[in-house]
Amino acid sequence: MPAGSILVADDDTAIRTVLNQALSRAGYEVRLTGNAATLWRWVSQGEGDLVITDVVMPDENAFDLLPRIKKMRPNLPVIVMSAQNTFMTAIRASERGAYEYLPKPFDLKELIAIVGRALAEPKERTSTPDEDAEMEAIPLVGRSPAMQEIYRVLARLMQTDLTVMITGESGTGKELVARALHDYGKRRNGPFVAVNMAAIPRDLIESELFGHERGAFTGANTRASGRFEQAEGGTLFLDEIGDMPMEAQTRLLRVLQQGEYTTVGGRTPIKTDVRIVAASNKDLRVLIQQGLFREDLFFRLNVVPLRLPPLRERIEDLPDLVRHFFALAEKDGLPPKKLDTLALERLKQHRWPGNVRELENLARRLAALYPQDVITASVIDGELAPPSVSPGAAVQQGVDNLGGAVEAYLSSHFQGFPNGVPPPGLYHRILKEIEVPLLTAALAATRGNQIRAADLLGLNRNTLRKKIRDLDIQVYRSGG
Ligand SMILES: Nc1ncnc2c1ncn2[C@@H]1O[C@H](COP(=O)(O)OP(=O)(O)OP(=O)(O)O)[C@@H](O)[C@H]1O
Repeated sequence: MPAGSILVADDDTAIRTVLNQALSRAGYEVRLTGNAATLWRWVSQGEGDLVITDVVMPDENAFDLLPRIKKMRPNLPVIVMSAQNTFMTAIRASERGAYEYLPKPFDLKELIAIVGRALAEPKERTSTPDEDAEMEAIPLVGRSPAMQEIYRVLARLMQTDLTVMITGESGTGKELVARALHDYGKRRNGPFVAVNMAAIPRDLIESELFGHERGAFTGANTRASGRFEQAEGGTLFLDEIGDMPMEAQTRLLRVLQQGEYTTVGGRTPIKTDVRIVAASNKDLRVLIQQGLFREDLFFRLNVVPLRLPPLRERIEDLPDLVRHFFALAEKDGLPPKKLDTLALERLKQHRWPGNVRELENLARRLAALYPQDVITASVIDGELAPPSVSPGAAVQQGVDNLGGAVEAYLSSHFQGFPNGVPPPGLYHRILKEIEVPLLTAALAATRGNQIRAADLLGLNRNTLRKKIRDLDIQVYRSGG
């Protein structure tokens, strides 16, 4: 007896053949069609235990058909395959009630496993496809396999309230993903509140999160609400969670365990209904080993781990991302720009330590500073790799002050370009050349303590934090 009957709709004969073989071999009875009308006829006649369908078919788009299928047979699992591997395809599939979304090309073994799982599950899924939900601009760009896997996980998470832990280097899009989880999830009508643990003085974190009563500590002249209260009914994004002090961690753990908290200085427990999304660019397991992060809290937060790959691991997304950022710049009134083939190749060679943020900043600089419509490799070379100030060279030339070193550097820098003129944008490039080693030295001298580094530099702490982000400076904290 067949394990179940499967309806397959795809206008590509080769795919139908492959699916037919694989599913029949796995013991299923298979019916094949190349159009949506036949699929709909079978479904409405009550045939099939599961549907596998492509999105684009000659007569109708599966996303238009899905809500009808779900209305007529809410418990019929539908697996959607698509070659348009974008975030919105994954989300749309999930919103329209698909059981699972598979970007093409897919692994047949995986498909068979999903079919088995779908047929084995109890049939009480009721989805609420939001038929007229208008899609805004795509928030997440990239079609690399790594990003597609992320979209699939996100799509599955949309209808849940599970705690998500996003890890990834700085600038990989952690906050953007947290926002997407909120904006397309079931809490989208509630507030999205983001708190960056690294940006709040450590002794104020608890009151920032949980609020405080009047007189709870010196300076607490009035009662103040905390971020938990502000995020009620919505999502609380705890960014750079690794920077949370121990006492605050203990308090947060209690909230996650008990679903209630007390304000600083308060006694009455307050119930909370907040979805937590946490993020870290540090390896929390290392912090746990160093005794800086509670392991029990880690397990509470790490319910669904999501690792965002660095840009260099998905460099095939670069052209899409550049186009996206040029389009955003254009929307802001900057002139349209394109890259020529060689320029694109140069960008692909770069290591992108600041990830997508670094690329975004570069695209904006290119749009703002260069008059030509088509950006060439020489512009990119000038932007990405200005020869760095070499103290050795300066000393060799008998220069022992910074001004002299910069002067010597500039003279050889200018000579390195045709006609002795470097590409535009020189001012910011040179300042960046100086700012990066200056801030790095200050951070190294204070062992990564941003508060002390800001004092050392005579900068406002928030200014320093902003510069660290904008200049993509890696901060390594070592104790203290
Ligand atoms: N896949 C993507 N598609 C489009 N834009 C992206 C993508 N990933 C990141 N960005 C953009 O790059 C910038 C950095 O992203 P984001 O702030 O989310 O990174 P992050 O990982 O939270 O960084 P940090 O750890 O430094 O806080 C943002 O402007 C964001 O919009």
